[in-house]
Amino acid sequence: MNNRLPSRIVVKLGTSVLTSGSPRLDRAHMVELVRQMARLHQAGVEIVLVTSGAIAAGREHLGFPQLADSLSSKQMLAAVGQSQLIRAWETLFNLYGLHVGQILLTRADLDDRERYLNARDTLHALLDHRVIPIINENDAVAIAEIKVGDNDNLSALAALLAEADLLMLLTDQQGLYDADPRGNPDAKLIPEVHRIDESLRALAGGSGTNLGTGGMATKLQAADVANRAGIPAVVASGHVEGVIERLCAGEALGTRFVPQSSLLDGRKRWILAGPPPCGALRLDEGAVEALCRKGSSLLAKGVLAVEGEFVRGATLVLADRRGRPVARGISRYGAQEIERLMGHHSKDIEATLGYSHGPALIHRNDLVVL
Ligand SMILES: Nc1ncnc2c1ncn2[C@@H]1O[C@H](COP(=O)(O)OP(=O)(O)O)[C@@H](O)[C@H]1O
Ligand SMILES: N[C@@H](CCC(=O)OP(=O)(O)O)C(=O)O
Repeated sequence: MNNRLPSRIVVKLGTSVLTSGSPRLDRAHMVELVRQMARLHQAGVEIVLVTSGAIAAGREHLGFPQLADSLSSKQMLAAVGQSQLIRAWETLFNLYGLHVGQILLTRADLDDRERYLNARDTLHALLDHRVIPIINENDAVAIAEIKVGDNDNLSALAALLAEADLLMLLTDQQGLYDADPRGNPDAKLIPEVHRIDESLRALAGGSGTNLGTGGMATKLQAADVANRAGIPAVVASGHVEGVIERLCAGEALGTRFVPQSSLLDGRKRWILAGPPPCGALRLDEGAVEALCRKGSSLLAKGVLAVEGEFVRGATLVLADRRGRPVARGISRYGAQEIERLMGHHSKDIEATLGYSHGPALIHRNDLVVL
């Protein structure tokens, strides 16, 4: 156990924790979670709460109506439930003399760098004023195309926005098991993960209930995003006594995901958190080596193939010859331009296109190695 408390944490509470498996918000348990967060806050830990449960709270508040399984029903429930949910949190945090501020986000708020910076400023202003930011997806207006889609991924993005030093994903299981414990009573808990790869992803299934979204699969994605930005993550049970405080104290509970890289700077964090990739480039061994080992920019010489239609400024996945992603970056050239430049030396750009946006297709400041 280490005794140094983290300075800023993101706590994500799944519907499974907030309802304790029932169809209603478990307010008694919410008080207990708030008590822990208030004590940590008192000890100097800044807290960002990512809360699920709006849809469940909406169902409860309207007396469990029979509704079509449609987007508009869910949006209606989220609109009703979100105000119930924030009211419940506000009442509970107020008991400890703490104020809360609500931030409802969608993917679109993070894709655009300007909007991303605005959201980041609001979050930091709340923290500076010792207010607890409470984040959820803006389900009442968001449609699939502009949604993050699940609060696990949303909480990882919140951890990047907040520059947190720990992400806690609290759920109804003790952590990540080597099989879904719902159908596999012999499944074993994995206490620590140093690398999130395909074999690990294969262990993580979807949600075991119709209230949760994404199950363990989206928790792994979230841990992966946080770790790539250099932020440790942990998946643990939200029902273990004192779990938030114990995790902050470094106790070995649940599954810890240990980052391999150090904290990324702001622009690189946005590249990870922000726009989904619009295309991909396949690179030869020399280019992969230059990007991953030497921290170089990507030059046209090392590009083997262009995938997708994209314009200058698009986020791209950079993959090796076999298609394995090695980096992500923002392109200074569009797909059609790269088609013409690939394989050529940088000094030929001007002669080939008649203009140049610089010698690198992707500058190293716009590149995150995965
Ligand atoms: N390998 C695994 N280890 C642990 N839980 C798993 C695994 N695969 C799938 N799950 C399921 O993920 C569920 C938790 O995710 P979810 O239902 O989305 O909860 P939450 O509301 O907390 O986000 C668990 O109840 C479990 O059934
Ligand atoms: N935004 C939704 C929750 C989405 C979600 O990811 O739920 P969960 O898997 O329970 O964390 C809501 O408030 O109901």
